[in-house]
Amino acid sequence: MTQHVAIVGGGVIGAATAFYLSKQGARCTVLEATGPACSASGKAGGFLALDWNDSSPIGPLARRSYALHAELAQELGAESTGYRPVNTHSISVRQGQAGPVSSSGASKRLPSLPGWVARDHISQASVIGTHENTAQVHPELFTNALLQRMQEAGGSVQIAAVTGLVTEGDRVTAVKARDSISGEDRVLQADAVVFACGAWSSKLQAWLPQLPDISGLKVHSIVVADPQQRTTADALFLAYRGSNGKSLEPEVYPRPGGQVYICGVSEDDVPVPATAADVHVRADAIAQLQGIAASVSQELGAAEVLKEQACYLPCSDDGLPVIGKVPGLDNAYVATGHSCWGILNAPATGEALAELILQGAAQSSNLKAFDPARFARAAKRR
Ligand SMILES: Cc1cc2nc3c(=O)[nH]c(=O)nc-3n(C[C@H](O)[C@H](O)[C@H](O)COP(=O)(O)OP(=O)(O)OC[C@H]3O[C@@H](n4cnc5c(N)ncnc54)[C@H](O)[C@@H]3O)c2cc1C
Repeated sequence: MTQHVAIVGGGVIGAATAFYLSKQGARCTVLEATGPACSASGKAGGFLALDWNDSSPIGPLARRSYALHAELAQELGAESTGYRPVNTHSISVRQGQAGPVSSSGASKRLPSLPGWVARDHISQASVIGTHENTAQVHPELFTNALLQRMQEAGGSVQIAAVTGLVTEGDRVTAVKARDSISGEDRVLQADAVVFACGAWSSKLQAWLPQLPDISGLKVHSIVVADPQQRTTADALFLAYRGSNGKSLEPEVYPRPGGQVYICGVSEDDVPVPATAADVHVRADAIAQLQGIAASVSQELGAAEVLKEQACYLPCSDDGLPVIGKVPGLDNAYVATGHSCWGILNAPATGEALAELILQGAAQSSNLKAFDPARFARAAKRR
């Protein structure tokens, strides 16, 4: 019999889980409170690295995911996901207004840097990734492409906030949800439930107290236009010193089709609001990001700003993702806490979780280090 799985959260983790569940034969309903890819999954950079996590327990998950991204670009179309390999540079830059970079002399200094990057305020540059081990996707396109394929396979997306569960013993039989448009309450029967609520995961503790704590770090980003498409497939990791002496680590990602994404101004201790629709964008953070753009390239500093945005990075207490069975429930699962690598790690997370739900064990990745029960075990030991 076809299993019906309810997935709570339409970010990249929920979308990838729904995609692999439907590929493995389940029928999926994604319940998303605000809109697909409305938060971190639509506002992230989309940078992917094969081996940058090798010294961490997420190393194998990242390697599997990196390979799956290349496969998905074939399956869904590189244009639908924004996938392309990139060269990646680390540069030290101080705040300042860059001059024009049209003269050939610009590229004589720091020759590894692409021609569109002004050298005026850069003191050091090195190549830290190549087409062999770094790539990018467009996170919003990628998330939506996964959801679309899941819907083509018979699944659906409902714009509704999940507000509780119906259980019989240690089994979930249904989820309670409130339609975000009409405000109507409904109950949706399900054979299994997956919670993929990103930085909102802790809010579910009101009715699912065994979920571990997940905090949210607020980060701002902008997308600027590059209509002449002067930028190239090069990602920049900056060590940036502002004129006030403060250091930041912004990232600059040109995207196919004439857009450049810039992020890296975070705000500490800002509570996660009720929904993604309530996230407030600060004008001073946006101005700071434009200043960073201007230090890298005169054109980027003056470019039309297409998007001013902020979102929350979902972080667990030990810095590792939380993927697996919800403690105390037989058919409820959680996938969250992917921190700054959620776009990279979504495919392998979704693939392994789908196996765990439908076959009883994850085959493609070892999820042991990410077991949600580890927090309860650690608390007991204290
Ligand atoms: C500025 C920035 C840059 C980043 N850059 C990169 C990068 O380059 N590479 C990379 O790999 N990662 C990157 N990340 C990390 C990545 O964006 C996240 O790890 C990932 O998007 C998390 O996805 P998610 O699906 O868990 O959460 P989210 O995208 O937050 O999605 C959770 C969804 O759940 C919904 N929801 C919450 N509660 C409910 C409920 N009760 N009912 C229904 N729906 C609900 C929310 O509305 C939301 O849409 C970046 C993050 C930030 C902030």
